[in-house]
Amino acid sequence: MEKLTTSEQLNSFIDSHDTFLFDCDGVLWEGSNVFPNVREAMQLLRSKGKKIFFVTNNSTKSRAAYLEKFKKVDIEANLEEVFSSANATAAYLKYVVKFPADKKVYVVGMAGITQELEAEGIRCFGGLDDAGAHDVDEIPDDPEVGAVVVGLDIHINYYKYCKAFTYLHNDPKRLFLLTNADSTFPTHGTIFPGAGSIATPLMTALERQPDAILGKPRLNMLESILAEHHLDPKKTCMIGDRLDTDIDFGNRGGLTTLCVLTGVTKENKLKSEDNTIKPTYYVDSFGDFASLSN
Ligand SMILES: O=C(O)[C@H](O)[C@H](O)COP(=O)(O)O
Ligand SMILES: [Mg+2]
Repeated sequence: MEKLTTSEQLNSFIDSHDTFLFDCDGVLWEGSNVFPNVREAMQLLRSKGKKIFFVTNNSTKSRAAYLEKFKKVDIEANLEEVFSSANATAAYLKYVVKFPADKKVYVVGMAGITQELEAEGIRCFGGLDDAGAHDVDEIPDDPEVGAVVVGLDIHINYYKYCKAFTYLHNDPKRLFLLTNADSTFPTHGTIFPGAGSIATPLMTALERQPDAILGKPRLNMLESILAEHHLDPKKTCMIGDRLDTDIDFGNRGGLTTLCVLTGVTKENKLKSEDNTIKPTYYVDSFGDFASLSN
């Protein structure tokens, strides 16, 4: 594990890779605040003809909505470069599970999940529709429910938990899927509970683990990107801020990995004895690359 600090180190890192996979929260931005010099560093990679992909576990937005965000914060991106745990979950239901057309998905999460499921032709309900407080007196079972999907939900409430619990408790054959299991995510100058912490109360109440967790470190998104774009893993780097998702994902996928210290991982944690997930390299911020000449 080597810290990149000098321009020689930074240059040689960039020159030894053709493709860069970027995590978003904690690497590019916190909320809508892009970290200093990140835009310029992204521009440098583009000017060097590097391939760029965005691989986020954040399922709150669809890929199209992410594209809007990239435009709004003035970071160049196009749709086929964006991969999210919401789309990975929708693709899993469609192509792996072959989710039946007469069934529907109850969503504990936000528009990113419902929009990506609908884009794959999968019927769903819940999501933002259940954001307001509701009376838990009336939560009937629904025989059409075939799965419950859980992701980061900043409008979580007891009613949603009771509905998701009812469907999975009444028929354990129904699929229980998480878009991702991040325990926290960087926001508002601190860290808040992430998707994994939204799902834990359900897992406790049901005494059940999810049937699948579709985001990083699971390799399905990486396999899609490598196959679709004929990439060489040895010339590809995963840049992330979370060890147990981004860096584990890149390491197990045979990529070089670069951990940045602008997100959930701080240097003392990275270097601590009990850390078993080590990146190839680490750097204070991805913005540090902006100082390089073209
Ligand atoms: O679900 C979560 O906890 C957050 O969306 C998490 O931060 C994932 O975002 P990423 O760092 O993968 O962009
Ligand atoms: Mg992150």
